[in-house]
Amino acid sequence: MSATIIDGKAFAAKVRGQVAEHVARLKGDHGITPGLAVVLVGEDPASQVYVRSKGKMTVEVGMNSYEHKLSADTSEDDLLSLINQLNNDPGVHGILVQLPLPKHLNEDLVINSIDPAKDVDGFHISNVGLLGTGQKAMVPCTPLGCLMMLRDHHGSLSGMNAVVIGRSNIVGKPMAQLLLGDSCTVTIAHSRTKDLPAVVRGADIVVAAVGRPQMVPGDWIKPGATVIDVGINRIDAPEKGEGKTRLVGDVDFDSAVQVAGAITPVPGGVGPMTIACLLANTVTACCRANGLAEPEGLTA
Ligand SMILES: NC(=O)C1=CN([C@@H]2O[C@H](COP(=O)(O)OP(=O)(O)OC[C@H]3O[C@@H](n4cnc5c(N)ncnc54)[C@H](OP(=O)(O)O)[C@@H]3O)[C@@H](O)[C@H]2O)C=CC1
Ligand SMILES: Nc1nc(=O)c2c([nH]1)NC[C@@H]1CN(c3ccc(C(=O)N[C@@H](CCC(=O)O)C(=O)O)cc3)C=[N+]21
Repeated sequence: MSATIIDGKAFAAKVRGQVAEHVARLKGDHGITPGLAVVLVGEDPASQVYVRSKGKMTVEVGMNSYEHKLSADTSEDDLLSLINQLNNDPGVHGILVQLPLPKHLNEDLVINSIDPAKDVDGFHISNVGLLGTGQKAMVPCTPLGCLMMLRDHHGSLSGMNAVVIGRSNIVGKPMAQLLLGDSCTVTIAHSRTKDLPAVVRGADIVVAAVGRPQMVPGDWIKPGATVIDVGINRIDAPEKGEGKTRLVGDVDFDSAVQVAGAITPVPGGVGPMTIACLLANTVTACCRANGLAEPEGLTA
């Protein structure tokens, strides 16, 4: 038996279509165009590619895209002053500061200087607190995208055993909060977890967000379980030619697909959903800022 492949790319296209409809309505009925500002500090090539594709999709759904590229040696004061300017700009409804930041910048300080209402990443302490207490928040894009795919596949997640591997503030912890919010029994595993294979074998839902290429093999997966692979790892691919690389997840897809009930591929799984949710969060932020009804089905 081979697992159902959850097509994140197709799902993301559907979500972007819904976002585009809302944007059209905001423009037509209210004369408002949502705007997303993305701030990139430094010249990391992978980040540049990612920021460019976000900008392109932002424009495709009809929103305004503002890209701010700062040099790697930008001072904290200069970055904070840009964020302050974006906080006060009525045409900017969402602000994303690409992470990680260069070492000399205090990430917590920078993120917490973003207006929580414009924090479309959901990383500000106010949004983290709102999510943790079950209140209306901006929800981090990657976990939100994972939740949407899980709800779509299962309907209700109530009572399911979920194991999240990874406890980062941007993926693991908010993912666990969302699963708990949907009444899963949630285990958060990390590098100190004892007997990780046994922990994973108990899971009806496995979310892998570790950053280790193909770490989770099929024989850790309970037959029929749903596997969400968040990992984005670039590895050498000599089979494609000398010096070539390819993207793989944190799950060993070839063995896991034999055992799982459903699985997300890499690429084409969680990644495209992350960007779609970023656009969805920007529309949500725009609606809230203007006291308008929020898009349905695009929030947690
Ligand atoms: N698809 C997408 O849109 C996105 C993908 N990603 C990808 O997701 C992955 C995780 O990202 P992120 O959360 O930022 O990563 P972090 O490096 O911040 O966190 C990794 C987590 O994995 C845990 N871990 C590391 N090694 C092991 C191990 N051997 N066994 C069990 N747990 C382990 C760490 O544990 P400990 O805390 O104990 O150190 C940590 O909690 C990366 O591949 C990243 O590229 C990230 C964001 C978005
Ligand atoms: N403030 C902030 N917010 C983020 O959400 C954030 C960030 N910083 N820093 C980096 C990580 C990583 N991330 C990805 C999003 C989409 C894909 C994606 O679309 N991936 C495609 C493949 C793209 C390719 O081919 O390279 C896929 O999986 O199919 C990947 C990675 C968001 N992140």
